[in-house]
Amino acid sequence: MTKRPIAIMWFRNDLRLGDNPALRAATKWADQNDGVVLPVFILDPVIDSQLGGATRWWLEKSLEALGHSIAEAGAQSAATNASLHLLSGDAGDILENITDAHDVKAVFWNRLYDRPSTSRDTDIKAKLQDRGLECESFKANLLFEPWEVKTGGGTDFKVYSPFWRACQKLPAPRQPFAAPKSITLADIKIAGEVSLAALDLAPKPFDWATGFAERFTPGEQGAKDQLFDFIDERLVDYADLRDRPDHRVTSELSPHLRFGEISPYQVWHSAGHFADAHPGKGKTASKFMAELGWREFAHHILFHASDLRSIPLQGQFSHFPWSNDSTALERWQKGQTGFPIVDAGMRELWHTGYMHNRVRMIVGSVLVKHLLVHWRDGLAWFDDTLVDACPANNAFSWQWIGGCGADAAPYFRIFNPVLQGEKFDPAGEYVRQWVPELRDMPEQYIHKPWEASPLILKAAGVTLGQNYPEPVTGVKEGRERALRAYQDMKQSVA
Ligand SMILES: Cc1cc2nc3c(=O)[nH]c(=O)nc-3n(C[C@H](O)[C@H](O)[C@H](O)COP(=O)(O)OP(=O)(O)OC[C@H]3O[C@@H](n4cnc5c(N)ncnc54)[C@H](O)[C@@H]3O)c2cc1C
Repeated sequence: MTKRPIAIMWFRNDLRLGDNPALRAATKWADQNDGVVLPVFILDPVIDSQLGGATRWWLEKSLEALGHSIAEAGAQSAATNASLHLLSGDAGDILENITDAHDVKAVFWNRLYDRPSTSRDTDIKAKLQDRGLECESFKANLLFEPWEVKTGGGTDFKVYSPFWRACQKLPAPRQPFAAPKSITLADIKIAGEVSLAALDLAPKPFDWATGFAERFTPGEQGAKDQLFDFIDERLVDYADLRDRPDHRVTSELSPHLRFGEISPYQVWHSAGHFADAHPGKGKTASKFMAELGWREFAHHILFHASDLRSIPLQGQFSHFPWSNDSTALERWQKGQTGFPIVDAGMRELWHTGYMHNRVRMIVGSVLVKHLLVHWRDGLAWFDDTLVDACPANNAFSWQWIGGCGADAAPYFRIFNPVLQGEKFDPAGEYVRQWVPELRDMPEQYIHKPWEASPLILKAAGVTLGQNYPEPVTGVKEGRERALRAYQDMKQSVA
């Protein structure tokens, strides 16, 4: 058993060895104190409450990959229990129990920014420090901390563009740290530690996530491969084609960033190197970096508005006359709205755990505007089905779509799902991929099959109302209903 003093590395949404400041501090502490590192992951109620079906699937794979990487990095320690230690329960109790039972002298972690996590961490830090432990947290998951970015008047930003300009005036994000070459691991068994299977993260009652695995490889190596592939192959076209779901141009790094398998610093500097190496291509790199800026903005907003998931930032929307149309919600969830671009997006989501950003905007708009379903219902569905479902980005984006958030799309600006489809999927290739019933529809009608003549529908093998639904609402009718509801809300709060 280990007799050397122990530094705990508490992994949470930072499931990586590279550019991990807390892990770096733990290994440094161990080197300086002739000590060892104890890497732990605790599935506590806070983390558990932030997981949906798709993110549970991702987390299991990611923990498996991290366990392998840790075992590899610790191979020189020749410790029997040299891997990631998995636990489940109250994080504070578990960390205290470990410190009671073993010679723990220090605990390190990387900071999170949602209120349940910050409250938990503050509480735990105080308790561990009372016991005389060294306890330190690090900035790792955001480029700028929420308290670093302020308006000239010292207030928090509510609008993205000035927020991002202010970020860019701050000292540039630091260079990423290399992964430790080796880690001297503690050779102990922790009371209550469990196997990965016992965390019960795998899909149930059957493996419904095979399509996820075809698209993504969770884990640090998968994240790096995805990043390099994006930088080498796709970043060059990002600014021009990022809105096109029929072109696979965006990075698809969102689930990797969600679980911290790669850090925003690694992504930021890779894009910066690309810009340096490709004079004249700075615009596309800046556009991509600005999207990382939206991620920062969403996290900052959540830090300042802890009830972002449930309370509209613009208070008047508490009086919005949402409908309780469960049939419309179900048709939307199943990709059966009769709007091809919406159905394609919802089916892509169901099969792969991912949906293109432009399509997220279209499906979101149709739900909260044409169908008048509450944005919280959309948020809940995305929370369960997206592999990148994230407390900050998801809540922020749904409030944005709902017209009630920070720097939101005004509610009265209503996407027309037909025109959006024709603009961003002009040949209908994205629709054909995910809605095979419409595969043979001519381009002219692929986004509005209900306008095709019976002859054209027959030739394409489509019978509306039978093998593909009639639209759940008229495009114009839904738009007018939404505008009336908006006016009703304005009047009720006037
Ligand atoms: C209704 C709705 C719900 C969303 N829910 C989530 C969510 O739960 N998790 C999530 O990560 N993103 C969410 N987004 C934002 C965005 O759609 C995804 O981040 C993006 O599609 C991920 O694909 P990508 O990695 O290829 O993005 P890229 O275009 O390659 O962008 C790079 C990274 O920047 C960040 N980013 C990009 N766009 C946004 C944005 N609009 N807001 C915040 N961060 C952004 C992501 O971390 C992304 O990985 C949502 C958007 C909408 C409209």
